[in-house]
Amino acid sequence: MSDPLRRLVILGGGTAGWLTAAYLARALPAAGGPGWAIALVESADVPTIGVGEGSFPTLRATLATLGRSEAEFLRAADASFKQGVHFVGWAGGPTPGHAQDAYFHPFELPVGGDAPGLLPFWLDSGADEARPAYADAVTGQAQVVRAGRGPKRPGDPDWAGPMNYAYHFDAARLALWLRDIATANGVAVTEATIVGAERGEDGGVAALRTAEGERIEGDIFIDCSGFRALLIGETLGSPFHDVGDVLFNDRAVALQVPSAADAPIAPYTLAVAQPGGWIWDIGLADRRGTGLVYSSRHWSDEAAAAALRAHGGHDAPVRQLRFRTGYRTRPWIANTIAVGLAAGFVEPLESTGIMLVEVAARMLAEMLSGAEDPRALAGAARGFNRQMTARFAAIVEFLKLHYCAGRRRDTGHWRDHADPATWPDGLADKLAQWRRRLPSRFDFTVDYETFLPPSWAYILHGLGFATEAGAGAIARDPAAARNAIATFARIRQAGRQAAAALPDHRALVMHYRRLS
Ligand SMILES: Cc1cc2nc3c(=O)[nH]c(=O)nc-3n(C[C@H](O)[C@H](O)[C@H](O)COP(=O)(O)OP(=O)(O)OC[C@H]3O[C@@H](n4cnc5c(N)ncnc54)[C@H](O)[C@@H]3O)c2cc1C
Repeated sequence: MSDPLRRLVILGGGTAGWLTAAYLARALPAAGGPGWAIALVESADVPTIGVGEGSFPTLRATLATLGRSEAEFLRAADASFKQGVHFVGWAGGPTPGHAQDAYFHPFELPVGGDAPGLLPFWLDSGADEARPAYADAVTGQAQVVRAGRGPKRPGDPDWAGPMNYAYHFDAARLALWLRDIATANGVAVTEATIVGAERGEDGGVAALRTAEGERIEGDIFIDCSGFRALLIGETLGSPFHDVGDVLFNDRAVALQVPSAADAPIAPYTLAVAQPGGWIWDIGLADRRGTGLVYSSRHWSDEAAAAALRAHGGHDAPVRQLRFRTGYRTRPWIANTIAVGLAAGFVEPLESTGIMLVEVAARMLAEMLSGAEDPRALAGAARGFNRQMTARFAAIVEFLKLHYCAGRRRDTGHWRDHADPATWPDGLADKLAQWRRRLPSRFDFTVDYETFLPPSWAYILHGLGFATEAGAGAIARDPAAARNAIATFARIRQAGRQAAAALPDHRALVMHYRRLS
């Protein structure tokens, strides 16, 4: 008699492996279908990547499904709150509303949602220096982060607050917390180093082979083995679509910088442009996680390490990481699915790595629950592959936008980014049109987008993208213009009130730390 439980084996105990395990252990039983026995294989001899400390607002909804409190998560992962990304030095000169080269990409949508609404009137409202920054004009969140405030009050419900938010955290501690949840929900852990895999008759994987000569069989395998991609790449040969000719950065150095117990914690990720890359700076309660992502074609390891140390004011040895930018065109082959770095990687400019793990876990929870029949399994694989590759391609365009919608051209790195020959066709098509007209929903296949039109507008107009769109909007529709002006005033006022009512970010983080 066949075993009624289907065996799902996850290879890899990094953030991808443990998040997928914790999510599926709760979501698969809830989705119905066959029962699942989930096992995760991890090896103390193969380190995790150990970075990946900024997240996307979707993480709140994902963590909320795990059945633990937000306070427990914040304490366990040493987390703080993130309300967007503050970019410095990307535009090549002063940006609209600023005397310096700086702009903010908030997580809050513009007031009025994602319709262009206020944008034409902002564009038509005078010279760059005479109007507030676009993000300041359309949401109060920029005022909240400038005041150093958190996105919620201590009494607000878990996973929600007046401002949209994500988190910063300690990657190793997050993985341990997720491990605890997964094992409490029945995930079995095997400590073993995998040296190879046996192919199955269906063209997928039949079993993993351990260094001790044991076999680990499964019905479904999830490859979370990191950049090595032991199953999807080495065993099954899924093609890797390299986009290093679009996004040049292929290395990073990382450095943790201790913080004083009373130092303010920035409620956003800081992204500071450099001659050959950019620095991330993430604030936690006891330290800042900093790193510099750069292109080895344009900058030396020594220059990158020196720039990072100078930024942090900290002279410790840096950690070096190398990566290939791109993604598997078939992340799901037969019974084997890649999640996390095994599926692909693009530079962490907008924290999309863990978000894509969340997306994959959500899709798997639904697709696997109906996939006992081989025809359904093959259909699920095609759907998953279509979705994930389209998502990666859309993210590549959005990240490239950060480099080419501004005017920075001072080094080879920035000049090469500005060269239209390095732009994906879809992005070149969009920018050509947006120099004349406003972005529209029809420019996007919204189901595949991580970043909806408002995010594109925050980057474009944060950078001071040169466009004729919006010209004459006020004269064409004076009544709508008066409404827009009144709305801008209300947003400013609401932002001031929110900044006054919300708690200091460090005080909020420490409040949650004290809760058990
Ligand atoms: C420089 C950099 C910065 C980043 N910043 C961000 C960010 O800010 N936000 C974000 O969302 N993402 C970020 N990412 C991406 C993020 O780190 C990853 O998406 C996330 O950590 C998931 O990694 P992973 O679990 O796929 O891989 P890993 O952490 O590499 O884990 C791989 C696991 O597989 C196991 N394994 C491998 N081979 C074997 C074997 N042979 N036998 C047994 N076990 C094995 C390892 O032991 C490990 O447990 C960043 C990545 C880089 C490179």
